[in-house]
Amino acid sequence: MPQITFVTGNANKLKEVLAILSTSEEALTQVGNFSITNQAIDLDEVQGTIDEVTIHKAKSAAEIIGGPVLVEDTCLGFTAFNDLPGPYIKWFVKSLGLAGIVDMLYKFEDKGARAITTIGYCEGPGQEVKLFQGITEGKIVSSRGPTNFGWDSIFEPNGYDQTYAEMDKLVKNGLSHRYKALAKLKEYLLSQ
Ligand SMILES: O=c1nc[nH]c2c1ncn2[C@H]1C[C@H](O)[C@@H](COP(=O)(O)OP(=O)(O)OP(=O)(O)O)O1
Ligand SMILES: [Mg+2]
Repeated sequence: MPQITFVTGNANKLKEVLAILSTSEEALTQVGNFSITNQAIDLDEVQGTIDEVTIHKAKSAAEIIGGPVLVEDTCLGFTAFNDLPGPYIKWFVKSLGLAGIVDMLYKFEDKGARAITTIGYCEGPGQEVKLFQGITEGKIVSSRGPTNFGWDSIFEPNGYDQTYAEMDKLVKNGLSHRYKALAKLKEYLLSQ
């Protein structure tokens, strides 16, 4: 059975990906003819568009692993900021904290935000990268719920009165940006 390595340095991401793909949290899962395992490597991230960042991550991962890989890059962008910080949200969370990010939007009436996961699949070194993207729209609110996963506690998806952090994991994993991107990946892998 062909093996694909999902490369990420983020344990929470891995947990969600495995839960969404397999409905169990085992360290190994199977989609169609493929078995998916994991390696925790922090890949270099370039500046650029969402697609460029993901393509670069996938290509570097394929070089390091020497075989088929999956990577994902997750963005959070604000409507009032023309979709920035986008791929740079990680550095904003690190430097400003969640309260700092909420404050950035203080003078804007529009608190709209989009969470975007872009998955990159690369079959090996030098191969093209296929992209699968999922988007969930919502708004930025003052932090509510556990703060152990990124910006989960300040993002409230449209149509819900809970933040991602307050939701039952099954609920988040049934509507999230990551879920939508993985649904597209799954469809592709099942067709192979
Ligand atoms: O569902 C999510 N809910 C809340 N926060 C999230 C989510 N998914 C990613 N995040 C955070 C982690 C990081 O601060 C940034 C994405 O950056 P991103 O480069 O994609 O993730 P990362 O560097 O942690 O792991 P990786 O090794 O896969 O690149 O947003
Ligand atoms: Mg990263």
